[in-house]
Formats: sequence, C-alpha cells, structure tokens
Amino acid sequence: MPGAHLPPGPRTPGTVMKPVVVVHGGGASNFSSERKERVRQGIIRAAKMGYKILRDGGSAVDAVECAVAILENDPEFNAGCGSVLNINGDIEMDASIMDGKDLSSGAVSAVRCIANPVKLARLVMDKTPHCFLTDQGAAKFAQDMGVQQIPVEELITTRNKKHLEREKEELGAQKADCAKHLGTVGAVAMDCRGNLAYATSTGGIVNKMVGRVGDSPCIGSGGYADNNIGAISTTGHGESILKVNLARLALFHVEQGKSVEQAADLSLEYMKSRVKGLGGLIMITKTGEWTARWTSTSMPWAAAQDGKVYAGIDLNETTITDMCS
Ligand SMILES: NC(=O)C[C@H](N)C(=O)O
Repeated sequence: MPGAHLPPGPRTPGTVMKPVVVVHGGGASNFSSERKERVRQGIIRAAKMGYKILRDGGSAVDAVECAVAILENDPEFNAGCGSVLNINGDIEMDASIMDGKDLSSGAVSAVRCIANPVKLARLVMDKTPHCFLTDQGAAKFAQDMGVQQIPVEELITTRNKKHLEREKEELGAQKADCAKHLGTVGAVAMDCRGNLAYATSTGGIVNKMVGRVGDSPCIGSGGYADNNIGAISTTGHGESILKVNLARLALFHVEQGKSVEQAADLSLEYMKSRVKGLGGLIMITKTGEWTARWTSTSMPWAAAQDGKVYAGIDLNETTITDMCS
C-alpha cells in the first residue's frame, strides 16, 4: 500500500530527517503493457535520481527539479519532450516549483521551444522578484537567462501527433474525465534538514485552445510546499483542479489533523463529487508520512526512501525493490 510509512517524528532544530522523494507521471487511463513498462522504468529512474541528491545532502528543491527535468526529457510523459499538442498542433507548456522553507515559488505558462520548463520556473523563483511569468515575457526571460532554444519538432512525438488527430475526430476535448489528460509529471521531496519542496510540469491537455493555462503552474492548485504542513504535486483535469484548489485543499485537511491518506482521499473525492473531476496527487507531510493516491484509472508513481524504491501504476499494485537493483 502506498504511503503511511513510519513518520520520523517532529523536527527540532538540528534534527536529521529521513529524506524521501515521491514522483508521479500523471493521472492516466489504461496503458498498453509495453508502454507501461517504459513508463515504470522512467518513473523509477526519476525517483532514484532525486533521491541521490537528497542522500548526498542536497536540498529538496534541487531534488524535485532534477526528478521533474528527467521526466520532461522522457518522451513517454506529457511534459517537455512528449508534451501533448494544442489545437494548432503546437506545444505550450506549464510548470511550477516551490520551496517550503520560505514559500518562495516560481512558475511559467505557455512556454515553447525549451526542453525543461521546470528549470525556467526555478529561475523565476531564484532570479526575479516575481512568482509567475507567461508566454512572451517568459520567453524573453528564458533568452536573457541563456536558456537554450530548441526547435518545437524536438518536443513533438509521433504518438502525440496521432493523439491530436484522434482527438479532433472524436471532438471530445472538453470532457471532464481524466482519460485524455495523461502524463503530467511532478515530484515532492523532504531533505535531511526537513525542508519540503514540490515541482510540477505539463504540456496540458490535448487539443486545448491556444493560451489555455491549466492548474500545473498555479501555486495552490498544481502543487504547494510549506515546511509547516507538507508538500504536494497534483495531476488530472486542470480546470477541475483549479476550481477546488486541489493542492491547498489537501494540505488544509492535513492541517486539520487528517492522516496523509485521508487528506488525499477527501480532497480528491471532493473534486469528483463537486465538479466531476478526476485526478491524482503525491504528498509528503512535515512529519515525513507520504502517499500517492488517485481517482483516475491509474497513476504511475514511485518513491525512494531508506535504500528502497516503491512504485506502482494501477490500484493495489505496489512493488518494493532495493535502490541498487
Ligand atoms: N495530465 C494533467 O495532469 C494535465 C494538467 N493537470 C492540465 O490540466 O494541464
């Protein structure tokens, strides 16, 4: 069963916490078994790389940025290379990142022709007085920061071209089910100093209008991190997630004393009953409890802690392996 692992206890200054990273590959419908294996390998690789940073004493923010960048570079996931296409057959990507130590945040939306939107979001957080840059302003900032421009063709996969064609034939882009909203990526981490962070990155939803911005870059919807509560990254139908502020809603339940799993389920169920939205989330509380929960058909996820890697895609399917295997 994912989550509810032994909390390492409350933090006092100087206490060394047990680091943990949890990643997701987006709320999804069913995969072919061949693709499932590639997705599983990708998600486990990201968790292991994020954990390595934590184990070497790195920060939670560095770990989530690294894990999400790895998934952005993997064409199996809907973020960076592998992003779904909008109505014009173009790619517009959204990403955000947050440091739970001081609530500093960075986000970008509608960015094109860069490999790693999460790194641009990190630059917004670290190098500007703002939290969120969009479209042309974000593109200009990327240029000023020396972020390499790449041709959009490098981000577009054959699978996503076919996906858009199919979607246009079916004319089903506005459906609130999660089946079409695959593959957004996210990570949450706690470092050995007890700091929490999250990052989320996405190509959004297939056949979206030009300029459509989803939940993923919106602090409080696509994710949140506060050392005093927990860290969370969400996925699913963006319009539904925005309407209920899913990330902050789940952390509110944690603040009210709910367990990490209860908080996850209460917020996901609320989104389902109130706006018929499906999705999923990964979350770590300030005491180090973690979980991965979803109402979509499946959600690839992996967690790394204490030399072990936990992973799953479908409900009731968790594998536990040694980190070095
Ligand atoms: N797959 C996803 O999670 C999609 C993302 N939440 C969006 O609506 O932009």
